[in-house]
Amino acid sequence: MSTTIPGEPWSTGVARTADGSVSVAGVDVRELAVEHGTPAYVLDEADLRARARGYRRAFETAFAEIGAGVDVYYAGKAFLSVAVAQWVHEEGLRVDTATGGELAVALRAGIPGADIGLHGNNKSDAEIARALDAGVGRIIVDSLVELDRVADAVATRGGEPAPVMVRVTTGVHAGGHEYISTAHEDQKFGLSIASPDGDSPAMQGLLAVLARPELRLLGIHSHIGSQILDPSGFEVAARAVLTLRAQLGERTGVLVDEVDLGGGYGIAYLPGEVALDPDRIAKDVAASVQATAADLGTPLPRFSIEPGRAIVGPAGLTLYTVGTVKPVRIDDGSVRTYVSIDGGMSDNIRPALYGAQYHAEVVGRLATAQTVPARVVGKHCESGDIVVHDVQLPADVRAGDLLAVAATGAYGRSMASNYNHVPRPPVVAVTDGGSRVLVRRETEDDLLALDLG
Ligand SMILES: Cc1ncc(COP(=O)(O)O)c(C=O)c1O
Ligand SMILES: N[C@@H](CCCC[NH3+])C(=O)O
Repeated sequence: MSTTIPGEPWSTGVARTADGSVSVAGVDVRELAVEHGTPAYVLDEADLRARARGYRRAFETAFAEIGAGVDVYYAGKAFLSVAVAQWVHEEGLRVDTATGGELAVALRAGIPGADIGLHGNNKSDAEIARALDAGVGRIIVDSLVELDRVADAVATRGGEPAPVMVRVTTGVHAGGHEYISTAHEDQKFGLSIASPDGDSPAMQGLLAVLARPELRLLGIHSHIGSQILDPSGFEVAARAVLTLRAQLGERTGVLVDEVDLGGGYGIAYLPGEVALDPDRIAKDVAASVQATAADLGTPLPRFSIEPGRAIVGPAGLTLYTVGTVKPVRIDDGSVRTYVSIDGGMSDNIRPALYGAQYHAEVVGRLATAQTVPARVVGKHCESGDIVVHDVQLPADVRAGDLLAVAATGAYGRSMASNYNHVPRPPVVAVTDGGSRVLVRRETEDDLLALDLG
């Protein structure tokens, strides 16, 4: 049976209104543009909550069937604000943070420390101290140096041993782009399970945690990449991690309680693309870990996963206003229509960074003109400032049109910059016919306030 479902890049609350405009959760985009300005990130709250619930239920159900517990952590790096942290927590998810800054947002949101995890491949002493102060449920250590850093911090301040997971790399290379695949060997994350001679770095890390009384070894963590559409990598990685767990058990008598299988669940960015089906994936991964544990003769641990993109990505769109339209004759003699919008690579770096593909539509009016090949570009001083490489737009697309780019909820605002001193757009939540600002638009005064002259 297929592990993917037909994808839809728009959130479920997106609909065409009777006069051809588009609304999100009952709010017309023209109203959103007037009230909040453009560019603006728009988040469909009900859609985001439904995806969070969907992942939790899918995994809880499938893992209950094999007699194992599972926790779902929302990966805040995809997009984190106080409200979003609260929404996912209300939906029964925990919150995964990757820096002191993300941890600060989760704490501001009132998420109990026990429901927060802290990642990062180079946590500072200050970040570690803050995590210990907050009593986070787990610190995922990424290197031997770092696990000593955490243990030393506990030794200095006293108190309970820190709950620690060791991040390992399984050699599985999965995901949409080399930069977002994180478990092959030649990259910075985790400790490798490969052991050409002697103990693998991963085994060394686990033994080192056990040797430090200031640390409590909670489990093993594996994250193989992002925007994964072929799920076989999850199963291969899970087998490797469970095998490592069993080896550690044989060697030390310690069978760790928890295994985290990371995030990376792929979504549709374009109409007609597929997305991973949480129900199917959960069942397949559960069946696979059950079989592996049976082969190894070990009881199942508690599992966790860390989806980010799959929760927030399709729930978000970016609303822009078209500024200029320019027909450009290209090498093959055809004409491409360059449509410049009032944002660009500062609010969505993914096309420039990964060659990511997006879909755009004219949304503020009925657009019946024949379509032409178009490229949506930003206002920055770079020819690579492209938001949508190839899209068909109505031939009469013009200045003042509202344009929406789909599926920008993940890694849009969270990777935004102030390139060319462009203030970052607001994040506006739309819920049941009303909208509210979650993160306000930056102003030039915000930017100038940092410049001390
Ligand atoms: C450790 C870890 N967990 C979770 C995620 C979330 O990934 P995604 O947004 O693809 O689900 C990432 C990012 O790839 C990550 O590095
Ligand atoms: N930022 C990446 C995903 C990597 C996330 C973290 N490991 C993206 O936009 O696709």
